[in-house]
Amino acid sequence: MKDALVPVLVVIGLLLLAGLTLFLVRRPRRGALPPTEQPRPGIERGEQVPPSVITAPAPEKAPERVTPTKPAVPAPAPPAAGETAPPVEAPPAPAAPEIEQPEPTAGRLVRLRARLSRSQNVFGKGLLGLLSRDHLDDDAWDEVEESLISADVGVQATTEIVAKLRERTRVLGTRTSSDLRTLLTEELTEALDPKLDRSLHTGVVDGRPSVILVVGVNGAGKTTSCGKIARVLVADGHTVVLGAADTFRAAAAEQLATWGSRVGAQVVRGPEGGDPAAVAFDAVKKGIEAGVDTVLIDTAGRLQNKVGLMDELGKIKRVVEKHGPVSETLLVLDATAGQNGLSQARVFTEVADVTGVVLTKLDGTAKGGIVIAVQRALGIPVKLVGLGEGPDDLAPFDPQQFVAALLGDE
Ligand SMILES: Nc1nc2c(ncn2[C@@H]2O[C@H](COP(=O)(O)OP(=O)(O)OP(=O)(O)O)[C@@H](O)[C@H]2O)c(=O)[nH]1
Repeated sequence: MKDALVPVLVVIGLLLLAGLTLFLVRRPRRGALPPTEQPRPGIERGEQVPPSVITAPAPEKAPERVTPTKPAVPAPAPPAAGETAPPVEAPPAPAAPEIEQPEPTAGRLVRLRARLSRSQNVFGKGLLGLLSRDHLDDDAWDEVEESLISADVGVQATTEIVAKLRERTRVLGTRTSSDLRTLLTEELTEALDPKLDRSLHTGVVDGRPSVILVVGVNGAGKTTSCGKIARVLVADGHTVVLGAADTFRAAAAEQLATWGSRVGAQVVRGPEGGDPAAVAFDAVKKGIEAGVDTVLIDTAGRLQNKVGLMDELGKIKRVVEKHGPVSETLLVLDATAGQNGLSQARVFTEVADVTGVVLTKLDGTAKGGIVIAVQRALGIPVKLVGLGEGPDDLAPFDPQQFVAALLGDE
């Protein structure tokens, strides 16, 4: 009887052991989470997916007692009920852009005078060298003339300048280098018509902000100049709203938004390809609401043909003038474009009432005389000059400072 009980007890013992093992293996550990169902391709969309395409769920953290063949991937899991969540580190909030306060613009041209080094070679070294020759015969004067024309001064202005220089050097007789510098300074300054009004028409007029339209051919540096003019205005104590009415080029609005954010100027933009006049209108509206003193509007002004340009700029002007008159239209010109730039410029002056010129890229040319040619050809003052790609490389134009910079140091 006793012998008969032994196998029965062994069987019962084995069954108990097996049961206990099963219980321990299947029991979830305290704190462990149920495995997260991984999305399987096709299944969520109710498609029939061949078994080979169904990806296996990602390996869950296995119970410690089960030795995994591969190291388990520790998945970040929310804590189980009752557990305190570890402090979550919030991503750092994007730092508010630092508002820059550019230096007032007085003396910028003097600070940037070295940027005219290429033109200085022609005017300072070249012309002064020619004029200091002992005998100024016809050949020497021809050379003076050629130098001025090659510096883009223009034929008419060159003829006048040379005629005056000839007369004055003859009267002067013997010439010291300082006499010659004075002579040349006076004649070049005179050719730049120092009496012209070069101030920007800014500030509140009849309770509304002034409106400045910025026009010009693509690539002349129009959008960049708009951004720099905003800085010039802020630097000199004005408050500005920018209108990105160049809806033709998406990047232009983006560019302007960046310029604006750096000096705390709001930028009004529209959808790409949208109506530029609508953006211009909204910009002025925003300027009135925000109580700023100047609204600066960048336009696309693409020069496909004169009629198209006239239509676009005309519409912008008409729509903006529902708020009040446009105070100023600035034409942006590339100094390196020479005579070709001048004929493009004429088209703009014919379709828009241009009141001032912004001459960019003077740092990139030896032909600083273009300033004289532009003013003469268009009859419009150069108000600002671009002397580099830096944000504050745009200077109010001053004929005396400019000529002094052209002639270089004594
Ligand atoms: N060296 C130099 N580069 C300048 C100056 N002004 C503008 N630029 C550069 O000229 C290039 C063209 O400038 P943009 O402002 O994009 O020209 P844009 O006329 O607005 O062109 P669109 O928006 O296509 O009409 C940029 O690389 C500017 O940095 C300047 O005074 N000197």
